[in-house]
Amino acid sequence: MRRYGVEPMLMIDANMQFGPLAVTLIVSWLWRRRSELGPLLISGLTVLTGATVHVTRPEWAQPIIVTTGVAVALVAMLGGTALRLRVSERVYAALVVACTGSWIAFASAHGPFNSPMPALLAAGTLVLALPWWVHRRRRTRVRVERTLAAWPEISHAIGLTGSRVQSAFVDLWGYRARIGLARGQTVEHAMGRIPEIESALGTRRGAVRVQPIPERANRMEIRVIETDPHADAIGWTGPSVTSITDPIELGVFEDGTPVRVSFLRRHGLFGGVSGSGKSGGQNVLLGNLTACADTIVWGVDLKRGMELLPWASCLDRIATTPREAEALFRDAVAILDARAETLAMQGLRVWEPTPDAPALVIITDEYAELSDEAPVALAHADSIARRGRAPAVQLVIATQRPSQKTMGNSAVRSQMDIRVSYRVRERRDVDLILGQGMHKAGWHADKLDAPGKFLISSPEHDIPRRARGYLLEDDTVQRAAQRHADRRPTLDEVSRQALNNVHPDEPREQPNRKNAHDADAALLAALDDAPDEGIGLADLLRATGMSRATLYRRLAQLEDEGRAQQTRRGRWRATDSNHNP
Ligand SMILES: Nc1ncnc2c1ncn2[C@@H]1O[C@H](COP(=O)(O)OP(=O)(O)OP(=O)(O)O)[C@@H](O)[C@H]1O
Repeated sequence: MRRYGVEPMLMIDANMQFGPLAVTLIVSWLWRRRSELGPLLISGLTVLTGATVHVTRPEWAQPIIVTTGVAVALVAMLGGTALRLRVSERVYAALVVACTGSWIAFASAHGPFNSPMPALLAAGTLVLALPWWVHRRRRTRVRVERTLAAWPEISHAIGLTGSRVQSAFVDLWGYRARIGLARGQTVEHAMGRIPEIESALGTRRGAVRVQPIPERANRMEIRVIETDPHADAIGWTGPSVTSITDPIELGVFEDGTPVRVSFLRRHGLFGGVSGSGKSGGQNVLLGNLTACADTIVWGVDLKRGMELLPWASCLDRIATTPREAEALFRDAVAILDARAETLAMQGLRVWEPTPDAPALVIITDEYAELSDEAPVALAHADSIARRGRAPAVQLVIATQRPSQKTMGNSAVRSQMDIRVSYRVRERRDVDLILGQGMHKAGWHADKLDAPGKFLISSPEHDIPRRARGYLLEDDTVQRAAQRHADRRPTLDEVSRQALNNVHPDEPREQPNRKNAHDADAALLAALDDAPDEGIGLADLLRATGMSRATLYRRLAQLEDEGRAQQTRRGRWRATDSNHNP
């Protein structure tokens, strides 16, 4: 972090004599080049110190060596935390201290101008100055310093006269400056002048972000993004959690820091236009939730399972028709009620998810479809949204535009604790997804310019910072689903009992049920007998009597084993070597 004062200004008087003028110009030039001249300055001070010690205290050579050793150790150990130096920078700083201290020690004993001291000094200065001169971060810092030195004029041009640069920090992706505003000035004013700020700072278009600093209304942060970490898709490298009690990593902010958000006992909303990356975001979430041994995931996908089917082997239950969706939400409410009752009886406030008592997360892709096709499901979802947090029965919904109508005039939207907005078409859609007044407060999701980019509002993220979600390619989804399928928990006794009470005549499918073997045999036979174009899922469900989730899980396993193949979406048959048309 660098503190910024007002740069000394060059005052030239028309009546100035040549001598003072020349001195002023030279001093000004030296001041502006102080960073580049740093090695020469250190070299000069080293000679001066060596000469002084040699004349006054030549016996100090040994203590100087010891002090140098201590200084080297301090730089190496504390340079990272105290000076925010990277490892390479710390090594460099320690080397400079070691060489300078050693030279002074020898010079004090042998004299700084006796051979080979001058030659050593010249060679050392050159060798150690080269990395300094070429160091990218230093050069950026100098450039930033010079740019920000012009802030008094810039602030005047953008109507923020009197505001001051308080500090600036250069990072991997650009730099950010904290600005102290003058009396009565607001961050909102600066947000409206971003194009002017970009022009004044000489950045590319779209490089400047203005962010409020929540705890101080008279401060703001200006971020200049010189290298965009979001320029390319960022591949997902695997789940960041094994428990829903840990924050899940959804992507990366513009400054390269990860977007971590806790989904524990919270509902989530993913909104944005078609193609903006909502399903991509859900995939990241699914990749993490299915890795959690204390979380059961149910899926609702009325686009006939297109988005959630690849995860079928990890979903305890999946609804792809309005009727199934209504049943699923009704059952979730039954679980919620039973858990709430259990908590009350035990005098507990919240459900703590564990592998034996998992959280239940219901992920719904394109929620708006429910209002048209399954209105009863909406009423149940409304109940879950209002009461589901404490018993850990949670909703995560994706929708293009969460208007009152598409949300079924329910309280669902207002109950969402985590709001993720991908690109929207109109400003007012920002307020629909993120909340009233958010666009005015700087949450400009209408300016997001690539799929997967989002703004997130949640208890831990309350300022608008652009992020980009990780991208899961199809084969990554397949591998993750395969890896996580074996580690899925089952519903706890309280929830199972609740389901049995809802369906007294339909005992819930148990993993060890007696006819599982017959069902499997029926599945293999149906796949064997399937025509070349494959047999549809509805026929397979009828032929096997399996639940939809079990059927998907078995089909995924058979596909992995090379025994079954999908001829096109939703149609299956045995692979050629096993096929018996
Ligand atoms: N995080 C990401 N990084 C890079 N590209 C992405 C990312 N997320 C999505 N995309 C790209 O954008 C395309 C559309 O994304 P996605 O299907 O997630 O959008 P959507 O909002 O769910 O659309 P729809 O509402 O039509 O389902 C994807 O095929 C993918 O190529």
